[in-house]
Amino acid sequence: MTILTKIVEDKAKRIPEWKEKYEDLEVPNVKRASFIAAIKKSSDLAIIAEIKKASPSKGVLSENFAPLKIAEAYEASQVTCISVLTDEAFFQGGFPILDAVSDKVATPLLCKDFIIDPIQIKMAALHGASCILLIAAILEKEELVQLKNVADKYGLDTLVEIHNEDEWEKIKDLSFPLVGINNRNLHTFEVSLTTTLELVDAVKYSGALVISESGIFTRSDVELVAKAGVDGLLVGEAFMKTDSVATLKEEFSVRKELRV
Ligand SMILES: O=P(O)(O)OC[C@@H](O)[C@@H](O)c1c[nH]c2ccccc12
Repeated sequence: MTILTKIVEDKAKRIPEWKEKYEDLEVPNVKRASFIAAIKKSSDLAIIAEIKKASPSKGVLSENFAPLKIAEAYEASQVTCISVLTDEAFFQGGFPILDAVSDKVATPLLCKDFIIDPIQIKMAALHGASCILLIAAILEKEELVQLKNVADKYGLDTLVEIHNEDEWEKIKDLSFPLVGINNRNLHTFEVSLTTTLELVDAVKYSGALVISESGIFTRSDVELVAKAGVDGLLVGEAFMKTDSVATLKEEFSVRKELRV
């Protein structure tokens, strides 16, 4: 059994409890900061900076984890969007963190979780997200369509994540406007930026915006994926471990013209 299977199994166990808690709540019709619009509008390659206390591959990344301080530093450094881990069991995140961050900053927020049921999308909407993540590796094509429709209903954008050619084949005719290429294999934790280089052309050709996710640590990593043509980066660990968010944000900033 891989870690991804374990995470999804754990998620499935929690769904009934969440349904009971959230099913009768109404999602208020609030105006959300648009995640996709922010990525399009940015004159630099978009930087999605992540708030992640721990991960199954790396353990605890931040001993004195202070999510609101991190969120404020991200906003002050003008990152394009912020990703908030809401998985508790494996990433030590949570919906209360998303909620508190959304009260604090106006930057559009991604609810970073392993979504397998519409109730989780409702929770994302109730806790201030602008965008949800759908992971092609854990969802059937029909489920991806259904969950995307639920996100649309709540006015949330969707970032759909792929890691290989098969997953791209699964989603390519579904017209997702925002596609993440995860450089990390969620079954083995192996990370390689080559994943982005291999998939970026096909995804771009479809007209989708492309985000390179995971394993980006240096300016040369950024330039490698930038030159390959991505529209943005999703960076977790490097930001969680830096002494200066502002300096790292500067170091990772590149003009969109650098893309081919
Ligand atoms: O910390 P990194 O290597 O910069 O990675 C960030 C982000 O891409 C990673 O956290 C991630 C990508 N896809 C996910 C799906 C679920 C949980 C986490 C993730």
